[in-house]
Amino acid sequence: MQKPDPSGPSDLITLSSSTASVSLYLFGAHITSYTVNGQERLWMSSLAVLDGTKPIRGGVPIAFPQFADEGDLKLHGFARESLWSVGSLEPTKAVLTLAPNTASKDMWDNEFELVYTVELQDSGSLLLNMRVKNTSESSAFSFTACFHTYFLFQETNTVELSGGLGGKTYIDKCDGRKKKEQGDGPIVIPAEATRSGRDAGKEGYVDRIYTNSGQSFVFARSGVELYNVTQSPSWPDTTLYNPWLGDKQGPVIGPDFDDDGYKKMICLEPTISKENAVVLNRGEVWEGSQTIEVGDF
Ligand SMILES: O=P(O)(O)OC[C@H]1O[C@H](O)[C@H](O)[C@@H](O)[C@@H]1O
Repeated sequence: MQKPDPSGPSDLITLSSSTASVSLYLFGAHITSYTVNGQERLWMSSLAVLDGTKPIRGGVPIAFPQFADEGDLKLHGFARESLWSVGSLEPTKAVLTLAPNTASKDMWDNEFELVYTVELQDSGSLLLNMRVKNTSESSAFSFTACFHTYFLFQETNTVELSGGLGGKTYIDKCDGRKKKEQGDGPIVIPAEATRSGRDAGKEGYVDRIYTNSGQSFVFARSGVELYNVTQSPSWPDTTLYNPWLGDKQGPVIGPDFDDDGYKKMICLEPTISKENAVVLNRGEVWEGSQTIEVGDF
């Protein structure tokens, strides 16, 4: 492990196989890079703060025990701002763990154990898996969560997303959480952007929770596959997010988002929204994964 930023509080783990590599901070168990054949595949803001004073912008943030603002806790909960521990480390696989700490207890007083496994598979694809256990002697808890994966593209404009969101109902967070129906055709981000609600008067913004979504998704350009993404059925929902020009530098998104970042990223997030919050009784376990297989860039 190396310390990339001397002022930072956390170490960086690097995994590598013959074709792929991953960089992962203990701060937030946050993946900041995934390359295949030397090509980066995750978007990172050049303005991301890596010193542990705020969540890292880009890569794969983990939201737990609250997805977004869907509860009383801080946006996306505490997991992305906690220092995780190394459970085990192999050249192509890291297992990180998180148990209650002072900050988490202040926010959410429950007994839990998180185990996050990041693994480069033989094919070069990336497997992310989180396991949540209720370690309490007596009480149940409920949680919401997501892997907030920022996929990198040459140009968001030309990308078509098809698969598990087609024909599904979504909550449009840019339009007063109205429930809307997605058509069956591929989704092109700028064409879908909502020009009302929180970004009224600005260029488009996409922030949608597809409840009870499918599990397989393909990002393509002119019929050529760029990413093949799957999520386990234990994630009931999927979030689609691109702030476009909508207040990306305002109070909602913050100053750590590159000016042109929206042109290069789309978040496709396996999600447990509050509509489908998971309840774990004493000793029970929930487990969810996302797998990313890359094609052309
Ligand atoms: O700016 P962040 O705290 O990283 O959150 C970024 C975004 O995460 C999710 O995609 C939510 O649906 C959005 O409403 C939120 O704005």
